[in-house]
Amino acid sequence: MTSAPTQQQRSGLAVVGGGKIGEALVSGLVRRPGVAESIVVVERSPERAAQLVERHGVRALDLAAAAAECGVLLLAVKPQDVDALLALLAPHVGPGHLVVSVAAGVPTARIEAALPAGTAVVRVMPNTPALVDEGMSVLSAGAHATAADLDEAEALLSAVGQVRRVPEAQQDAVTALSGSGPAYFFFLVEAMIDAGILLGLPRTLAADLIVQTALGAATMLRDSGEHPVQLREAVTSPGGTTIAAIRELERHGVRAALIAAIEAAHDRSVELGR
Ligand SMILES: NC(=O)C1=CN([C@@H]2O[C@H](COP(=O)(O)OP(=O)(O)OC[C@H]3O[C@@H](n4cnc5c(N)ncnc54)[C@H](O)[C@@H]3O)[C@@H](O)[C@H]2O)C=CC1
Ligand SMILES: O=C(O)[C@@H]1CCC=N1
Repeated sequence: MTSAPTQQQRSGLAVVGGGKIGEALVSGLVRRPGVAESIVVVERSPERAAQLVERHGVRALDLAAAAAECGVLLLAVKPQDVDALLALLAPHVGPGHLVVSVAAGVPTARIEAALPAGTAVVRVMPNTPALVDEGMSVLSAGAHATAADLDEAEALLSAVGQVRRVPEAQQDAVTALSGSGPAYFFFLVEAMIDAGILLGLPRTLAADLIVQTALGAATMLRDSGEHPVQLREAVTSPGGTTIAAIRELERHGVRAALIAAIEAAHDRSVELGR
């Protein structure tokens, strides 16, 4: 057993699993001045580890060394790899550690059961806009996480965007909304650019028009204080172009499709947790 940092000494962050979301979080966190030196990555693939070291100026360590050095262990491996990782990690975790898991669906109880009794665990659902400091991270405390542990996790994630706290029972819904959410917007943007191509616009122009429109619409949603319905009505002139488009969206069941899609993501999150 590696000697773990004490709670008072807790410092240093190890990101275990440097894939898509691991890198998004690292890339955001290292932008804070003086932080890169205190972040290490633990990555199963040596090529990927080398890439992260090169891109972000962090250090790559093995799991035991990372646990000995770092008080916060952020687990960012696939849900299917969590149990194997916890078996490797358990001998190196002590009361001084805070374990933060971003694995979709995986309940804190399952993580706690695989680690020494009393280990503080916080479940988080982040999203990839953390890459540009516009992330949405949602936290839930495990059975042994204190208010100070939650504050520590919140401080970490607020460096890369907004943070909310929810009871763990809501995490599968959160995963379906904000965890997977960026993909739905990318999908819509991709389809809208294709529509521009169909109408004969050059691809780069179509992309510029749609991306700026998405940014403008998102900023209005955030800053105007108006409901999405009011904002949409303001674009929809009587007898005009927008209502012709909205009729087609409704005729093709886009609203129902989005609701069903998000429900499917929720159900998959529940399934991944079993
Ligand atoms: N991609 C996303 O937008 C989001 C992903 N998540 C969650 O984050 C986790 C990771 O997802 P992605 O980054 O998309 O997957 P990914 O497949 O891109 O990354 C996983 C990484 O973990 C590494 N890995 C696996 N086992 C390891 C071990 N024992 N030690 C060290 N490294 C190990 C793999 O080599 C890989 O680089 C998943 O549990 C997912 O549910 C959560 C929120 C958003
Ligand atoms: O697709 C997934 O399972 C992960 C979790 C949330 C976003 N990506």
